[in-house]
Amino acid sequence: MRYILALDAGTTSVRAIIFDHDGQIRAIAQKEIRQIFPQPSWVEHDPQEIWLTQIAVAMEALDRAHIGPRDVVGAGIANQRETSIVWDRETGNPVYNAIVWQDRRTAGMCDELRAAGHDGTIQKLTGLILDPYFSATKIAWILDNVPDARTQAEAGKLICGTVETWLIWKLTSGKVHVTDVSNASRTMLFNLHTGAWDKDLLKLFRIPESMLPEVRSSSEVYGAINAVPGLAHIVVAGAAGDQQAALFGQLCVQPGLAKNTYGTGCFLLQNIGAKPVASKQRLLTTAAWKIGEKQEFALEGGVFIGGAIVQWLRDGLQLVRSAQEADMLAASVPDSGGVVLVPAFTGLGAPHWDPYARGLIIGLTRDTRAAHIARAALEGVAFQVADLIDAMHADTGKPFTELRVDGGASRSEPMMQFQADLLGVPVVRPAVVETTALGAAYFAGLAVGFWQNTASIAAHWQVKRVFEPRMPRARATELRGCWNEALGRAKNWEPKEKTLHPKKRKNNRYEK
Ligand SMILES: Nc1ncnc2c1ncn2[C@@H]1O[C@H](COP(=O)(O)OP(=O)(O)O)[C@@H](O)[C@H]1O
Ligand SMILES: O=P(O)(O)OC[C@H](O)CO
Repeated sequence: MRYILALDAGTTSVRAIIFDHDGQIRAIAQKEIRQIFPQPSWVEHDPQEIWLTQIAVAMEALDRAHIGPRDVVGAGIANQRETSIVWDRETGNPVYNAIVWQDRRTAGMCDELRAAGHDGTIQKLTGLILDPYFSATKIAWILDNVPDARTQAEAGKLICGTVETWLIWKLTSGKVHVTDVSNASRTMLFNLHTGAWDKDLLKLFRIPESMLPEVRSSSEVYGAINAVPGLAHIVVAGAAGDQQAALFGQLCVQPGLAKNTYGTGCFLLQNIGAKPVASKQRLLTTAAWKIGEKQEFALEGGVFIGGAIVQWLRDGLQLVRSAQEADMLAASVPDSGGVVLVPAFTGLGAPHWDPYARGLIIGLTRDTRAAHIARAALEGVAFQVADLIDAMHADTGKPFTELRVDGGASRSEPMMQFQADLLGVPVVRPAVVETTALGAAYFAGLAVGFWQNTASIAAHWQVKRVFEPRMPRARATELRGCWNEALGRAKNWEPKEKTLHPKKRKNNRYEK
């Protein structure tokens, strides 16, 4: 029997999963990684910790499956996207922590770019909305703020990448510096129409092209692992951003098919086929994947706090000890008792795009108990997803008849039921909710001939649970009205001055 190893480097945790030929999980190992918050609204990870934890869980997964590296025909990587790392080409040492996608420190830089009128061009070229979320301003921040970094980068001594690039580079002992189209399309440096790094954007963000990885397809052999004896010779043959990987793992391979992943954040993606059609609703157009010469695109809406709100109930508020306990607490009351929680802890993503919004709990009374807050937290995630669904519906003109879901927080029964109630359509959870890893496994397996084509894996997708809507539509409309009220109050909260770029010059340096 042969297997595929999937490495899923998520925001909250890294996982390694062994899949068999039927797309079933044979073994899984997982470990949370440290979230570093050096300042309010800054979020960092330690790149060395990501690397060491990732290989530790990979070895553990092999152990648990009682197999060795020779039983593995290929490895695929799915990763948290946009999170940016800059490191020394020679020593391999990062010059700064990974700046995580949720980080808002470059909001001021984005304001300067917007004031200078660059947002329209950026959207046209990249399919993205100008926001601190994407890699470009994060890389620029490192070059501007780490002593000597810009000089070193301009001398060709520093390179950069998102998390899959970092992991492939480490796994191959610094021999392979690549990314795939789906990850490249999240940097704000990649031209969706030419399929290459865009020289004008590189100039605008002042990022030397020599730092960037080579852009490859999502399903091909990039190199063999030689840095870890326990994984030696396994070929790395697939890579994609975790959300695009989940779209593939859910077999949304025809235009019109969509999924929503409830991980740290929530990401709704719909396959739009071979053309990068622009959104009219402030959604993103993104590369879905490239297999062989076939490039496909997706429309995407993402919210920054999804399952992370449950982590905050656990670690921040210390209201519960686990995600399961949060679900039980939330399910112990029939509703939130009028409490609304807007999880804008790191601003708001699509379709609002407000980096200055902050979290809010409103509607508290003397009767409010912890259970109401827990419930409002779960509901806040579902409200954000409902806003995304509306925006996507308005963009494509096609209503959703069901919603395919996956990701860690899709295990939450109260959240999924409330989601179905709000949307008025069934929420469908497949047997494998680790679809991110499954997608990465498929990309690798297709590259090495473990699976012949997409048709040969289509039969793997199986429904496990369907949440049917139970709430009267009038009640759902009323609740969404309350949500919109609360949302309005959370917007534009953080004073702009606080997030301005530390080296902000008197004159806007992005002036045309
Ligand atoms: N039963 C559950 N109910 C609600 N949230 C959950 C549950 N299990 C996990 N989560 C949340 O899901 C997130 C982890 O999902 P995962 O798909 O592993 O995310 P990531 O890929 O971003 O690391 C965490 O934020 C966690 O709080
Ligand atoms: O870590 P996740 O699964 O929430 O995914 C993060 C996204 O890739 C950010 O764009």
